[in-house]
This record gives sequence, structure tokens and C-alpha cells, in this order.
Amino acid sequence: MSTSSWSPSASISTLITTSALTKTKPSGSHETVALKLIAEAQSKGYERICMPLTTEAWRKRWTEMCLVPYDDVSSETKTFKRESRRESRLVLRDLSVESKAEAWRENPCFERDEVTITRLDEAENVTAIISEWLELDAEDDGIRYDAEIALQQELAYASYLNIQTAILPAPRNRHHVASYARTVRACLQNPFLSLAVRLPVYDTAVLDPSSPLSPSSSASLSSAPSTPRLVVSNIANVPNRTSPSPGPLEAHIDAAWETWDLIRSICDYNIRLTLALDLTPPLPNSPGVLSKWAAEAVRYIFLPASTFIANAKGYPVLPKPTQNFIRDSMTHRPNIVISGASSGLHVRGGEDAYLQYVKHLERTSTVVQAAGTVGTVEYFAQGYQDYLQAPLQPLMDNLQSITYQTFEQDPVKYRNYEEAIHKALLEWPQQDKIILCVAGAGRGPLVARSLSAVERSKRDNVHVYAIEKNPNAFVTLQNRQRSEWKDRVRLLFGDMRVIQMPEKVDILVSELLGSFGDNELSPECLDGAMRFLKPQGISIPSSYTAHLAPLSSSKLYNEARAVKDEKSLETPYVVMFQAVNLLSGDGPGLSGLCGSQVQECWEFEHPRKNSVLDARGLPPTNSHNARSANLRFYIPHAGVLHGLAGYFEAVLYGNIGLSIHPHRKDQVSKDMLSWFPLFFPFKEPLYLPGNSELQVSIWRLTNERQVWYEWHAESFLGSLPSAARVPSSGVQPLPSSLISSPTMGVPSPLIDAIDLGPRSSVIMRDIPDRPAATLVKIGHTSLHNAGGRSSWIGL
Ligand SMILES: C[S@@+](CC[C@H](N)C(=O)[O-])C[C@H]1O[C@@H](n2cnc3c(N)ncnc32)[C@H](O)[C@@H]1O
Repeated sequence: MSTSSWSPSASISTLITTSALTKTKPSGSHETVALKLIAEAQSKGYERICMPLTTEAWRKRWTEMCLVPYDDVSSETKTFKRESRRESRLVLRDLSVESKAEAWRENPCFERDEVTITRLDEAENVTAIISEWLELDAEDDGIRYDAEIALQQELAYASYLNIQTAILPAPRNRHHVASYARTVRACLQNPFLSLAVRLPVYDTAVLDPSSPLSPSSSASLSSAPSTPRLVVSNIANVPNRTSPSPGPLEAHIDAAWETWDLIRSICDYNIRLTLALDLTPPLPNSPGVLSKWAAEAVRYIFLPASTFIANAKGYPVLPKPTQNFIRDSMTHRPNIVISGASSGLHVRGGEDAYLQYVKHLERTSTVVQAAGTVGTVEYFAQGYQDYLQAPLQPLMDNLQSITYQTFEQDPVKYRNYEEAIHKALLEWPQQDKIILCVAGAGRGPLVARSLSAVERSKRDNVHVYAIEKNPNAFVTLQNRQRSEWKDRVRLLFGDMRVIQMPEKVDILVSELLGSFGDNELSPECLDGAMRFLKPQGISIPSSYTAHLAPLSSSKLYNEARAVKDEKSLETPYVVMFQAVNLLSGDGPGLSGLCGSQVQECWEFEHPRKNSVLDARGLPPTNSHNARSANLRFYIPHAGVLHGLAGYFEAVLYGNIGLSIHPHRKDQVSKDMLSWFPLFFPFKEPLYLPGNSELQVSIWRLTNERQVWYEWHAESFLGSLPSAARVPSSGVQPLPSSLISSPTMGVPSPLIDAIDLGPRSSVIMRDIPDRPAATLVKIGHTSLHNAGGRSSWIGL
């Protein structure tokens, strides 16, 4: 991938309507209407233009060819039924019209007046809006077939004009979304064009369930591409399950998302298929409800003037949740399409106010600001967002100097290590001599920090050792010893698991942590180092924990399967997440328990308690480093599981730690750069309905040469408690042992020291007044990486 300059910012387009195209006359230096409107838009500060590709004349001809005419005496113009001529038996057949239609089907071709642009210069910086009246999901088969021919015709014409992206008419009919998606998939065979599905986030048909738009309906006669409506069956009547179901608006957003999910799944997650999210009101008011779209390929955001409200001074602004959504979506570098700016809907600010306001949201977006601020993770990681990196194998491989140099740019990790070492030194009994050892010293930053902590502690009887097994880094260590440290440090070359130490140590400092804590084999290496730690000695870190959360991200799913090798979907990757949505929610789950969004899997502690050791002081096998966890996540809103996000949290000493846990990192080690989360992909996306439960199993397994992870997930719906009394196959009552499960919601040892506010949502607890649900199994994934066949870490 390219890691060249990345800046989170939007491009802003305006929507040119059919009526503007009709009313405007070419003038001055602009030879055509399109060129004039485009020049005007650009002079107002818009970078791109969205405009319909076809005119009313095309709609008229298509309608006459394809739909059944209808005698409406009250109407002066000819009207048409939403019924195809193809199969109609109700009309007197008009053979001349039918043969015209057949000629068109055989060889679809526009007449000059049926298109808005004809020249390459008119098409520059233009996104084509496909005739929005085309019903690709009409009830009537004939309308669907003819709409598909017309769509292919429009796309071929757009492609001829070198237009890169076309925005498709929105799906309107839930019953035929599969037909819509099949057509889109067929259109994606044109390799030169990207397609965006226009989708209103809120299903207005639920509020106003009149018939959908059609070429013949009066609603479609408005000249501006209007917000389409999706017809779904009675969402409001879906029975309430055992936990509070999402509010009506949220349910409708789930319906819109499910429509999109079906389309992109049928299109096999084609990367040239994106979303044009239509934020026409009404919009949800609850914060975060739009967040699920963060994990989707949102390329366009439609913002009509009617979405804006007036602030106290009368200027147009967006309601808070929409503001936040727009700010957050800057990471996707969306194309924001403003429409109706000249409609005079708001009394102050004039036409420019909308564009200025969106630019203001861009400037004040935290992602944009962080990306421009030296020292932030966002600044450091520019170009690495959603990029899959194979985790390091610092035990099996010898790291390069440049890799060490990247580590050493992290100010927070080394600061926290120095603080932990300093605190440990201060708490050590004054009269004692102290032996401190840095195991896995690399190029020496922790040695330097240890010396600095020694100086600050004013302890003059501290002896420092540094062990390193990388022969190349050992040269750098020797160099630093000669030039900086002199006899304050003694260097030892070798593997800490077998090296012979001249004496036992009091404080053992190591940094062998991976993004999931134990995935760079810190437990195995420190097992060896425990041979030379005194019984009352301290290990820094003293413990670390691994954490997981289920996530949705079509981007990461596509990245992982882009390598056409099954192994790539069974390999954990280090990723700086961006277009990702965590699917689980804090709060009451189906089982009557309160769950958290991110859950702890397991812990490693150093020194270990009760290890059996052989004559060399080593554990005879590595089986004590195997771990497993079974986690239950409550899924409040429908989503698709694409993988698991893995995080770690480490206690260095006392209340000093390191954390990449999404909820705690800022309190424990803000702006730490060294670790991005781990991404465990799933081979097949797993659909999860709203108000469902996901059970994730993960294992850390080992043999004498390797360590690897295996993972698996199952999904469940809750049924009413009475169902528990009726035995039926596939029904699994929830084990009561869950309540005391050691793998769930264990509070962080660092938390005592940090004011995090109420932790009720993190700790699993009983909700007494709600009966636990009986869970009905609805799906599962395969077991990933069985036997470590695709990915492992070498011992
Ligand atoms: C993640 S790097 C950390 C380096 C350095 N302490 C720092 O913080 O920049 C881990 C280092 O431990 C070394 N290492 C890993 N396993 C080791 C082992 N079994 N014995 C000795 N060194 C080891 C690696 O070669 C590497 O230099």
C-alpha cells in the first residue's frame, strides 16, 4: 500500500438539478449550459459537481416505451401505470410503440436531447447521477428488466465520457433488494466505473408509507433528485425480545443498513461499490446512532439544505449528532454533496453559509486536528490507517535497526518504563544493593532509561546488566557502552532463556509485548529469565492482559482477502483501525447480564506462581502458557462480523502501565505510539441481527516449537423465557456459571489509580428484574487457524 501523505479531509460538491439545467442558458465564455453551471459552482468553492446524466426527454421516451398508458381525464398530460407493457394484457396493444421499445432493447441509444452532457470537458470533475426514477427493484418484472437495460445504457454513456463514478438510484422496495443487487453486480463488470448506492439513512417510507417513486408517480415529477424511500414490511411490529429493543428510528436505520449489507454481499464486497449516504431529514437524535456507518464504504454524503437547522442567529448549522457524524467521517475523506443552498431556507448567511459551515466542521474535526498535530498517534501513523501488517517475530527474527528506531520515537512507552523503574527503586529497601537487568535490550533505550531512573532515585548501589540475543543490535549496545554508559552497564550476548547470568537479579525489565500482550512470546521468554530473578524480585512488567471486541469493517475484510490465499484470512494482523465499527455494546445483554464492549481474555503474571521446573530451572513443557477464553458480547444493532479487535494492557509496576484498550488507553498511556491493535479476520462475514448475542472462543495454543491462536464465533438470538420450558433442538440455556466467569469484565489492576468514573458497565452483573433469555443458535463461523496451519509464532 502507499503510505504517502494522507490527510483526512472532505471534498465538497454541489448538486446541479435537472431544473437548473433546464432553466439556464449558455452565455459569455461558456459554450454550454453544463459548462456554465460547473464554472459557477467552482467559483463558489465547490470542488466537484454531481449532476443527472439524463433529461426529462429520456424519462418521457422510456416511460412511453415501457409502461402501460392510463386514461386519466382529470389530467391534461398523459399518465402511466406502474405496470410494464411487456406483459400487460389490459391494453390494446400498440404495435408501433412496442416495436420502438424492442428496437431500443436491442440497441439502447440516447437521442441528443435526452442527455445533459456530450463533451469530455463537460464531464470533468462530474459525478453522474443515474436517472433516479429507474426502479431496479420494482414489483413488476417487466419494469425491472427495462430499468436494467436503461441503467446499463446510462453507465455505458458515463463511461464513454470518462466519468469515474455514478450514483445509482436508491433501493426502494425491500422485497426486491436482491434483484437490485443482482443488477448492480452485473453493472460492476464494467471495470472503469465505480458505483455508489444512494441510501437514505432513515427510512422515510415508514413515516409516510405511500407507494414508492416511479417514473409515472407525481412525486417523481419534481426536477431535483429527491430522497428516495424504501418500503419495508412492518418493522414496527417485530416482537419485542427479552431486552429493550432499539427505538423506532434506530430500527429503521438498521433496516437501511441491512439493505446496504445485502447489496454489498451480493456484489461480493466489490471495492468499486460504495455508499452515497443521504442525510435528508428526519434524522436520529441519539448520539452514536450513525456510528455504524463508520465501518462502511461511505464515499458520498448527501446534505440537503433541509438537514440544516437555524442557530440562534439564524445561520444554518447541523443538529449535534449529524455534526459529530460529519466530523468523524472526515477519516474516510468523503465527498460531501450539498444541495438546495440557493433555496433561501435559512434567513442568514446566504448561499455560501452551508459550504462554509461544512468547511468549519472539517477544520474542527478531531481526526483532522490530530492528524496535523505532531506527537499524536494519528500524526505518527499517517498512511497506515487500515493497513494490515504482519506482526513482528522478535524472538525468531532479528529486528532491523530502522525498526528499533521506529520504536524509539515513542515518548510515552519509555517515560512510563522509567517511572515504573524509578518507583520500584524507591520502594526497594535502602540498605540493599540492587541488581537490575534489562532482558531484550535492543539498541538500549530501556538501559538508558534505567540509568536515568537510578540517577533520579539517588541509589548509588545499583548494578545494571543488559541482555540481547540480536547480534546486530548487540554491536549498537557495545557502541553505546563505550561512548555513554562505560562501566555502569554490563552487556551479555545471548538468549535470556538459556543464558548463564553471573548473579541473580532483583529487578528484571523487559519489553517483549505484542499488540495482544503475549503474541510476541513474552511469557515464554520470561519463563527462561525467571531462572535468574531472585524469589522476592520484581518483573517490570508484572502482568499483562489480552482483550477482544467483535468488529465490522468491509475495508479490513477486503484487505485480508485481497491476498488470494486462505492463510491470509487465518492470520492476525497489526492494524491502525480507521473504517471500523465495534459491534458490541455496553449494557444489559440477552442473558440478563451486563456486558462490556471490549472484554478481557486472559492474563500473564511475572514472576509465576506454582510453576513446575526442571533441573535447569525451566518449565518442562510450554503447556502452562496455553490459554482460552469464551466471551459473550451483546449486539444491540444489526451488523456484520468481519473480525475481532485484539488489545493489551500491561501493569509495569504499581499503578504505572501501558494500554491500547480503546476505553482506557488515554488514561493509562495517552499518545503511546508503539502498538496498534491486532485484527483477527473471519473468512466469511457473519450477519448479526440487532439485539443478538455473539459468543467468541479464542485459544492460545502451543507445542514445543510454536505458539498460535485459533478463533471461532457463534451467534444467538434470545427467545422469551417461557420458551425455555418447551424443550426444542438448538435451544441452549445460558449457564449460570457465566456470572462468575473469570474471563469476563475483570477490572484492570491499573484502574484503582485512575479516575474513570463509574465502572458499572464494565463489570458483569446480574440484572434482578429481568429474566435471562433462552438463546437460540442462529449461526457460526468455521474454526480459524486450526492447529496453527496458517499462522504461528516461532519459539
Ligand atoms: C520489542 S524489542 C524491545 C527492544 C528495546 N528494549 C526497546 O524497548 O526498544 C524486544 C527485544 O528483545 C530481544 N529479544 C527477544 N527475545 C529475546 C530472548 N529470548 N533473549 C534475548 N533477547 C530477546 C529482541 O531481539 C529485541 O531486541
